[in-house]
Parts: sequence; C-alpha cells; structure tokens
Amino acid sequence: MNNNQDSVAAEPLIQIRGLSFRRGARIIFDRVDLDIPRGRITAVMGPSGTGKTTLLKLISGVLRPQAGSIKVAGQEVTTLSRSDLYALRKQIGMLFQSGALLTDLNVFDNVAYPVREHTDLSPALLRSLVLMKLQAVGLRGARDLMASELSGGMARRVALARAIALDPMLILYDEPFTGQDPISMGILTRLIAALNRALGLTSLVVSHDIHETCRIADYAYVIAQGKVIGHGKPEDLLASTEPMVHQFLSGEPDGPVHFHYPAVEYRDDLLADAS
Ligand SMILES: Nc1ncnc2c1ncn2[C@@H]1O[C@H](COP(=O)(O)OP(=O)(O)OP(=O)(O)O)[C@@H](O)[C@H]1O
Repeated sequence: MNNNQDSVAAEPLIQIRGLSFRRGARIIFDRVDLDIPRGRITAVMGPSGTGKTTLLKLISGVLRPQAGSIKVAGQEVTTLSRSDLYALRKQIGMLFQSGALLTDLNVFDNVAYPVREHTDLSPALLRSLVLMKLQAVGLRGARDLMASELSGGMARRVALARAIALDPMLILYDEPFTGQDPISMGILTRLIAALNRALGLTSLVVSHDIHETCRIADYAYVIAQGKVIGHGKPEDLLASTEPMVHQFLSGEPDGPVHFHYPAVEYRDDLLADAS
C-alpha cells in the first residue's frame, strides 16, 4: 500500500461533523461529531426517542440535516444527487426493525429480491449467490419456507441474508435484538460479529439494548439530549462515572437524563381549561 492508500484505509468510513437536525422546534442533534471506523462494529446507544433511527436515516440520506457534514466513504451524503444517493444505498445493507420480509414470497425469493432488482445475474449465478448468503446465516435448508412460516429469529436472519445479498461495504442495524428470545439473541449477536469479520464489513448498530450491544461492539457512542455524552470502548464506558453515561448504562430512571418528554408544568396542564 502506498501512503495515499494507507490514509484512505485509516479514514473512518463514516465521518460526521457538526451535525444539527431539528424536527419543528425539537432539537434532535446539536452539533454532533461521530466517526465510524472501517472494518469494525460501532454502536450508538441512547435512551428511547433520542434520535438513533433518525441518525441512520441521516446517514443513508433519507433525511437531510439543517447543518453539518455526513461523509460516507468520502461522499458528502447531505448534498448527493438522487441518482448518486441511489448508487450509494446499493452499497449499504440495512437491517431495520420494521424492515419486514415480503410475506407472500419464500425465503429464497426474499433474499434474491434486491439482487434481481439491481443486477442481471443469470438464474444459475443468482441461485449460487442466494444459497451462499443463506448458508452464511445458517438457513440454506429453509429456502423454500414462506416468510410467514418463520419464527421471529429466523425472519431476522433471512433479513440479514438479504441485507448482505449485494455485498455491501456497510450494514446499518436498527435495534437488531428487539423481540428476540435469549437463544436467538445469542445466535444473532454471534452472526453479526462473524459476518463483520468474515466479509470485512463495517457495521453500525443502534440500540438501547446495552448488554447485547456492548458484547459485540468494538467502540460505542452514547447519545442523549442531542449530544454525544460519551464514547469509548464498551468496557471503558461501562466503568464510566460520568453521571449521564452512568445513568443510561446502569438503567437508572432518574438522573441527569429526563424520563419525561418535554411538557408544560403538570399542574398547569391539569388545571388548563379543557375546552
Ligand atoms: N416522522 C417524524 N415526524 C416527527 N417527529 C419524529 C418523526 N420520527 C421521529 N420523530 C421524533 O424524533 C425523535 C427521535 O426519534 P427516533 O425514532 O430517531 O428515536 P430513537 O432513539 O430511534 O428511539 P427508539 O429507541 O425509541 O426507537 C423522537 O422524539 C421522535 O418522536
């Protein structure tokens, strides 16, 4: 590798600087900086409603911020044209909690779907590719099952096979552990880590599931109230005495981070004229 290639490899795959995003009067992000290194699993954790899903939408260009820069593989997402965004999104696999499978298709066709959409592979190559992806998640034998026949854990693994179908450089995981029993949670956790290693992926996991997320993340950010309140290796964060980080990671309901969504005074609300 020459020096130039070295510096590209050392550059984070995602570099966020001064990100500010509001919804109406509500500030979701206030001048946030984040680096997501290549080849690693990075977690972004934070209380519910903090903006974790919003962050993934900003990174994939679904939402545009009011200010700041979001670079993915050197491309400034905030100003990309529609066609460049489309090309970039082809290189990003997404495993969203709500990203349900197409229930009227079987497992094979669900994984084949993005490949058919974006490539013109011959049926034989398509078959090999889909079987490879299903093998990677341990579900090659389930190829003929209908999506509606799968357990929640299996469905998530099929969605994972679909997310890696086009060999993305990056996978965005939105709450991948939600609703899983401990066994499928363990399978999924190991799978995310193994795929990241084996395929040389970069993974970004957003979750409020501290325990599972800390098990697989190489590095983690904690966000709350529009800011990054802490970042570091999971073991260092877990040992942090910084009050907001500690409150979140130890699951304490009271502390510097408020449990209530901003509201007018309770008393004033109750006494307000109902008409
Ligand atoms: N389409 C929308 N219109 C207006 N406000 C929204 C919209 N989507 C999300 N929000 C608000 O933006 C804030 C951040 O939402 P987001 O879903 O990103 O949080 P989150 O951290 O992913 O939450 P959770 O962990 O509960 O999924 C919340 O206050 C939410 O109410």
